[in-house]
Amino acid sequence: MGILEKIGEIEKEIARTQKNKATEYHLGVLKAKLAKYRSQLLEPQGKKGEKGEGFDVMKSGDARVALIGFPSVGKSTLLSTLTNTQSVAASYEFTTLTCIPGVIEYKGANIQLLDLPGIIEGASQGKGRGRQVIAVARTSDLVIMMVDVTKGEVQKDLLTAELEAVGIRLNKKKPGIYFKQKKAGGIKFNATCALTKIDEKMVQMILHEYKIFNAEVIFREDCTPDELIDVISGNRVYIPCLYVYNKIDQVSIEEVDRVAHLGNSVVVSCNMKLNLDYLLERTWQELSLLRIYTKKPGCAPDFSDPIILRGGASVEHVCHSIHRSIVAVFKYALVWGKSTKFSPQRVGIHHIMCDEDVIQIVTKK
Ligand SMILES: Nc1nc2c(ncn2[C@@H]2O[C@H](COP(=O)(O)OP(=O)(O)OP(=O)(O)O)[C@@H](O)[C@H]2O)c(=O)[nH]1
Ligand SMILES: [K+]
Ligand SMILES: [Mg+2]
Repeated sequence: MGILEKIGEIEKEIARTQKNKATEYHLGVLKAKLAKYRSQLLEPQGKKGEKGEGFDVMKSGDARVALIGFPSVGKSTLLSTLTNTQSVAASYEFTTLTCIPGVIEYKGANIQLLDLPGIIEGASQGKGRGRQVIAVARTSDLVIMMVDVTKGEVQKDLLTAELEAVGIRLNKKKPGIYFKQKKAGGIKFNATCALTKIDEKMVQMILHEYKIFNAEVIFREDCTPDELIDVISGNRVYIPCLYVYNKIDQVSIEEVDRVAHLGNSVVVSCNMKLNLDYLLERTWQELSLLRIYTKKPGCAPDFSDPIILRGGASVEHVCHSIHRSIVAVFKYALVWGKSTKFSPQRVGIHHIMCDEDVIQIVTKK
């Protein structure tokens, strides 16, 4: 039996197994098996050219956004509208066959936007160019999942399932489970909170499915068996996702209003350039980028050319992006802005910055 058939068999067995107390261990083991086979599917096949030409686009700029969607939802139209790059758009499906990068310039940041071929159900198992597209999605800082508003939410659910199947978790945070494999000592299990979805026995069974007999496992949250499997598998990526409903020029205002109120959704019309400013603003927010303005002593801050950093960046990150050598001679910094109680405030190298902070770095002589 090939891996695909094995996956199919297990999926069927999970579907026909009733969920209750008596079957929950069995289901946990089945899910672990499924995760194992799926990860085998993702391993490189060894054949040259498998990756697909044109998909290895260099990362550039301050962040990377991947456009994922069914064929002909308007991905290329969006890229051509928001960037200086033209990507052919047409009414037939699979117009785009490779990865086309463009650059969005927004608030002083360069955001790389990747137009990709449309993907279809079964993409995660290698249908169409699904696997290459998904590999690119894994490397992105944000997924824009584009849906044709006239086709309904089924597109969104199908695509989310395809990405889930290959370990991409959208709008989810890493499970609070500490897991470390050991050489000996058996399985040490602990929980710092009450567990309602899993117990020690199931943890053992899932670990055994992975042939892990020595490990330390600490649950810090009330996690599920699926989340434990994610942590053991280790190759999961957690990426924010915006659901962009395109072609709102084709539906009623009531429908537009309904869709606009769904979670993480943005409604647009690429053809008619409707609401694209809001899409850019939401993209910026999801990427949680920071603009840091530098200031020299006795001079006004330089508001023309911000340093762009990731949310959570510290003074140390600021130093590095100015010059590698600065950290060695860093004495303290003066910061004006939202990250401080008063302005300016004298801070150390580990101080966490906020968007639009102004910084002056003082070095040892
Ligand atoms: N009515 C309407 N049509 C649109 C809109 N945006 C794009 N289209 C049309 O939808 C069709 C497909 O657009 P593309 O940009 O090629 O779609 P795609 O998602 O890149 O398609 P593939 O590359 O084939 O996956 C074209 O005929 C576009 O003109 C929109 O906002 N409204
Ligand atoms: K198309
Ligand atoms: Mg296209």
